[in-house]
Amino acid sequence: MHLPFITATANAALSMQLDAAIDSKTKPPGSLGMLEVLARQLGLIQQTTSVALTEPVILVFAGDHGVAAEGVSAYPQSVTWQMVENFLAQGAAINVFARQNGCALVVVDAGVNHAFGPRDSLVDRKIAYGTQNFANQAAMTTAQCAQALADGIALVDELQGNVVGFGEMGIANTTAGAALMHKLTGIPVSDCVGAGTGVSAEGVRHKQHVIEAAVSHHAGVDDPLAILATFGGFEIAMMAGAMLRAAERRMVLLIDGFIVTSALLVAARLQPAILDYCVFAHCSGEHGHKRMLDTLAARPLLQLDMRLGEGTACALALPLLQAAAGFLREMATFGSAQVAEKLD
Ligand SMILES: Cc1cc2ncn([C@H]3O[C@H](COP(=O)(O)O)[C@@H](O)[C@H]3O)c2cc1C
Ligand SMILES: O=C(O)c1cccnc1
Repeated sequence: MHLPFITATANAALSMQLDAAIDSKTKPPGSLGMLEVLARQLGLIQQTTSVALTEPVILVFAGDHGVAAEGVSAYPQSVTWQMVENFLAQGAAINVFARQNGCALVVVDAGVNHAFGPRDSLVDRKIAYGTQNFANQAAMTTAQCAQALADGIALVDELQGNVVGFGEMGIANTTAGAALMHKLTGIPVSDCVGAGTGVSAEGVRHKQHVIEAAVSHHAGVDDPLAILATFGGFEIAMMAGAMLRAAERRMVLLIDGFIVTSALLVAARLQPAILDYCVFAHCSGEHGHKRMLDTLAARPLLQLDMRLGEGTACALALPLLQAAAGFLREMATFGSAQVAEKLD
């Protein structure tokens, strides 16, 4: 299978030009903090000192998980398709936040265990009616996993803009995400699992045991794509494909919470330079997310104790990204505004 190839954004000459442009603005050097870091990153991604963000979109990938049968979520599997209907009816948190921030939303059925009637607004990329239960067998076949990656790539090929956020919906997908995290980072399962939709402390221990047993059952699965097929989900694999293609197209990638970051772990293992293109929207309240971000040396923009997914943090972080691009493009310089510079 042909996967995207991603080039690192490092460029010493442009880096110096960006620093000079940022420092020429009417503010003490460094005073816009993280926005300055973002502006520099945007410049390197777009290979210019005059960055412009166009047509931001959030892709929400939905899929069901066979491992839900192990009782690892606080909600029934039917909530996945019911929430997809809610997205289409504009009633979910992601709809509100995306609307509020002028961000388009695309909902993709990557493999929900439900037959949706024909809907103009739902993108049908259903691989199957949910994955297999990874407690007993691989979640996906190699062919299904490759198809999901390819569909994610194809979806991003159709986008017009240069900013793409990633969101997901799939009951039990914090269990898949925790398994991926453990396999790809080596961090103990107990530090990867969390409450997800709100399981009890005993429920979290049960999740841990389900994952530990599955990891022994699938001993020897160590290649990143095999790990994805064995423990991942259709929405996670499709997201990983979409992320790889978005970075190859030099788009800005907005990364949401625990599950989206677990898809990025896979993508980054395949193409480490993808990280140059990622803006981490937040640190989720899900237990393992902070450590997951640490393994990527990621600095999240927001910390609001949110733990929802759907791409909600991407929608909330978008205005910060726009502020970074906006100050670099629009702020006056000490010269143009005739403001006196720092004393020696
Ligand atoms: C009503 C509702 C809306 C959601 N929106 C996102 N999730 C989030 O919760 C799920 C993962 O948690 P777990 O692994 O515990 O099942 C995913 O669908 C995720 O997107 C939701 C969950 C629920 C119940
Ligand atoms: O961090 C997330 O994305 C998350 C956490 C819990 C449940 N759903 C999503």
